Amino acid sequence: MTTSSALIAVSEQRCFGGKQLRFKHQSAVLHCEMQFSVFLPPQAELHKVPALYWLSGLTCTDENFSSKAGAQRVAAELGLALIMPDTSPRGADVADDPDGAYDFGLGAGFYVNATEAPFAAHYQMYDYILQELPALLQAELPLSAAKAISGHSMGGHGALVIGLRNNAEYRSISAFSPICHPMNCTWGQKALRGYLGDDETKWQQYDAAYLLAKQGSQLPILVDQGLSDNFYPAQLQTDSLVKAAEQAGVAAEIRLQAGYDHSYYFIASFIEQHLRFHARHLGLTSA
Ligand SMILES: N[C@@H](CCC(=O)N[C@@H](CS)C(=O)NCC(=O)O)C(=O)O
Repeated sequence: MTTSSALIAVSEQRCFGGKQLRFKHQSAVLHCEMQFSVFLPPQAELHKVPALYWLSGLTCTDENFSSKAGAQRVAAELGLALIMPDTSPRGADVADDPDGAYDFGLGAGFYVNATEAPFAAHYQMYDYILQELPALLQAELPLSAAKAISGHSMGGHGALVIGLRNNAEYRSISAFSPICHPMNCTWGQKALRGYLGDDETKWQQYDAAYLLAKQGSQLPILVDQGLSDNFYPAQLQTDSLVKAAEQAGVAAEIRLQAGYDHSYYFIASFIEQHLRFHARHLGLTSA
């Protein structure tokens, strides 16, 4: 892998005794300039801290989670860094949905390595999240190698797929309202066909329900799904993940939350439980 250039600081704010940061850098994997946000807890001034990677959903940037989820207070208490990448490559020369739709192209990278032209030139979000960003951040920021992964909707799909396929890289996986079975819903089918082509066997490597049923998981999994979510069940298909966990004999905790929708109000309501779940598995707190 080509080495990335160094980070350029974009903004810095004091937050719960730690730092809310934004950086840009030239991504060697995505071939474009990328921005991302980081929360460093106060403990990072004394020693290296583990990190939770948060993958956002359709239409988001690195700033939706940092400004809406309210995760910093508990992350500061726990000594947990938050890494918030963007949701697609960016820039004038990056291909977008031909109709400018919100569910494909810019803001909708689906955390895959695209193989289809013209998207393959930039849309390599799987490698960006799994390899380039952690290598860069562990070299430049006070982060240990210990990582967990979480996300929302398209980002919940990304967190599950990347975590399931790379059990040795992470300590725990969680998701809010994840797209559990993208091979079987219109958001997922459009994205997987567009980025990977018509051969549906190539889609399986990016389908959490398929992967969980086939290989199980060594990692603990926590999922929250709101029952008043307008994308549930059609796009999200939480039941497919429940069935896959049963089939694989995996004790995933998959919770249906009455009255909650797809928004960041839902995420804000349960993010503390997700942070404490990850902190336990990262060894920051005892069970
Ligand atoms: N714009 C789309 C929905 C996009 C959407 O709900 N995006 C979610 C992730 S899938 C999100 O987090 N939006 C940004 C936000 O709420 O801050 C629509 O109108 O149906």
